[in-house]
Amino acid sequence: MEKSISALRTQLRTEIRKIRQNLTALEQAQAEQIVTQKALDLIRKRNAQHIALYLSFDGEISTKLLIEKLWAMGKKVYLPILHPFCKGHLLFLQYTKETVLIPNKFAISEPQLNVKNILPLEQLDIIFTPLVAFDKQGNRLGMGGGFYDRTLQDWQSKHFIPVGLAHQCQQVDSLPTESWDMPLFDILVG
Ligand SMILES: Nc1nc2c(c(=O)[nH]1)N(C=O)[C@@H](CNc1ccc(C(=O)N[C@@H](CCC(=O)O)C(=O)O)cc1)CN2
Ligand SMILES: Nc1ncnc2c1ncn2[C@@H]1O[C@H](COP(=O)(O)OP(=O)(O)OP(=O)(O)O)[C@@H](O)[C@H]1O
Repeated sequence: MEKSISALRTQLRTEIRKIRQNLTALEQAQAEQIVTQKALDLIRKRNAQHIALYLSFDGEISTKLLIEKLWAMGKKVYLPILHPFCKGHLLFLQYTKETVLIPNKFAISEPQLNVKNILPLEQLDIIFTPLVAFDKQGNRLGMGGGFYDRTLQDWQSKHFIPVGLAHQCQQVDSLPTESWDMPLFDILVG
């Protein structure tokens, strides 16, 4: 019998996560340089001020350099936190040099919840998303929690654009998609 879409997605996640974790420090650093430049070009072109990023883990392309540059440019940076009671949803909180970070249940650092620091989704200009795999059509496969799927639902009718950041090794010919998957505006590859 053919494998279900869900089983194919799980298998692909496991395979690509392993490849991504095995990238060398040099490969990681080179990819970060390239993606940072591409992201800065896009931010300039769209005159974006409010930019959502993420703190990398599991071999994800690092966002450290980009965040430092955005701070230096006076741009506002936001990070996702797991919603405290709305399961499967994210909130975006401002991230500054002073922000206290605490590990969430996946051991990913996130800003401590403080309602004063929440930015409504409508006020973000660009949401840079992590991803596990992507294809040429702009489809995105994430870690499997559906967090970004929910956040990006119907993004075409909203102000922000979702842009994936990825290593070349995360590209596949064609992702097995589900009805709720939202193709991204663009994917910057390092
Ligand atoms: N850097 C980063 N931050 C992010 C995401 C991401 O993909 N990358 N997310 C994007 O959505 C959200 C977190 N989603 C995640 C979903 C699953 C696992 C994970 O490690 N799952 C384990 C099982 C963990 C468990 O249940 O204990 C696994 O699959 O091995 C991690 C993060 C929000 N923040
Ligand atoms: N827009 C949505 N509304 C309700 N449920 C959703 C939505 N999107 C995804 N889900 C649910 O979330 C679960 C995980 O989805 P999926 O496997 O596509 O996650 P993912 O894209 O890999 O993860 P993430 O977006 O967190 O990186 C699915 O079982 C699905 O039922």
